[in-house]
Amino acid sequence: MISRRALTTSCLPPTIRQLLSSRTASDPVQVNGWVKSVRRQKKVAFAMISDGSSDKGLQAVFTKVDLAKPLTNGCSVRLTGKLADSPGKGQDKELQVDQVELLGECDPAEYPIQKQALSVEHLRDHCHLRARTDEITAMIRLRDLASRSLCRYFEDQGFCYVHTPITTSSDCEGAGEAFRIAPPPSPDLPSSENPAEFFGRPAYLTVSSQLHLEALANAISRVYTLSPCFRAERSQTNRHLAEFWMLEAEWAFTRDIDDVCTVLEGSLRHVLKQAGASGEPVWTAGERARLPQLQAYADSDTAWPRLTYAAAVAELEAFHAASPRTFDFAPAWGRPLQSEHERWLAEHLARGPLFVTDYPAHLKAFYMRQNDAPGRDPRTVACVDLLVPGLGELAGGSLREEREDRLRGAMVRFGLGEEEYGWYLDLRRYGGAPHGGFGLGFERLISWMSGVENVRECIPIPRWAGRMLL
Ligand SMILES: NC(=O)C[C@H](N)C(=O)O
Repeated sequence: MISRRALTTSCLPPTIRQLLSSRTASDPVQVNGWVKSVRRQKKVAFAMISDGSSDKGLQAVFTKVDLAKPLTNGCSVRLTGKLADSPGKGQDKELQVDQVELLGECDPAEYPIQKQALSVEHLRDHCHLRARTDEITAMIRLRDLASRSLCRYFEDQGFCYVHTPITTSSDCEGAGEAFRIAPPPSPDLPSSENPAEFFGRPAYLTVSSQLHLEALANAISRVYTLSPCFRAERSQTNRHLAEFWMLEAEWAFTRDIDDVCTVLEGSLRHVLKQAGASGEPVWTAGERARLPQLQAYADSDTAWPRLTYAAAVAELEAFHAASPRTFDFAPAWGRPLQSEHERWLAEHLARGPLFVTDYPAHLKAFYMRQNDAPGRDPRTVACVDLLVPGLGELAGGSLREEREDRLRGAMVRFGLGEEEYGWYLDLRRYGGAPHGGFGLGFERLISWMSGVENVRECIPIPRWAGRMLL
């Protein structure tokens, strides 16, 4: 006989955030969390309890001082008591504790997350525990909010959220940064028969979902994904990770690079607005100070400025001629924009986000559409980089070359074989529509919004050259 029981829709106790937003009730409540600090006086003890759901945590008050005895920084507890209006400064409510259950002990002498300010390096060395700090908690919640609001924007624009493979046979950006995947040798086969390639051909971790998204956009019209990408980037900068997340959107029936700018700008304005207006605990006190600036970018009633690469280089050259000591690298047409140039353009020229379009083809990837309409410089491609103050490049996109003959020509110039990219040519051969899209570095977005300079602090568990702790 099977037994049936009443349907329960939720079995989870309320989080601290949920408790704090409820009216003060006289019924006893239970609070689960980790102890952030304990202060003991003669007749009363206080503990800050956090479960990561609210920026402040909850102050627990123990009038029976002995109840607080087992509490140490870092231990996990379940406290039962009454939620009451707090006479203390900086909090509306407090928990008057009647009962304490120690769930997990924590030796305060060994606990690496001490109350005093901890160095970034120390926290990187303990990245399995650093989510217990207010800064990392806020960042993780900002990632959550930013992903939800990006998804919302694309849903509203008629895009379909798709899932693309992480393993791939191609290096989309052609920068030689794709990690190769090596299968373990099969114990059942003699080594001479062990296939070197698990998939029957060389396989890599994806550097970008773009090429796969193009296949889907040429059937579903508007697609996007938010997924991890991997690049064997060896330089140690504050803008690069070996494993990072990218929001990539791709859509068909678009012919103008201005459309790519407009969709990208729309999605970012939406995220900035949502994050600025949200009461969610996604900002530390310092980060909140940035909100008026972010809000101004989101609310400005003119579109973010757009400038061609040629015009941007002319501006840089003029500035470089007048103040030759500002840049380490002299700007010139045909040379890549260095990050110092990108920042100058956004910070001094535009004083805000700036789209730079139409770069020389030789500086960009093989798939970008050649600018060969009358009046356009045929040495350039229809592409865009979005530059923002404090960071430089935040996103990049392009129209994709949909004309088979031009694409073949580009593949020859870039040394890409038809065997590998035959399927990509098929997308053009069989009703290929004009299309384009962009990729937005998700950690860079978080860095830009929060003002946290290094992207290593913009992802919960970072990986970079020489570092993978867990
Ligand atoms: N989807 C994109 O356009 C992003 C581009 N493939 C990049 O990695 O920069």
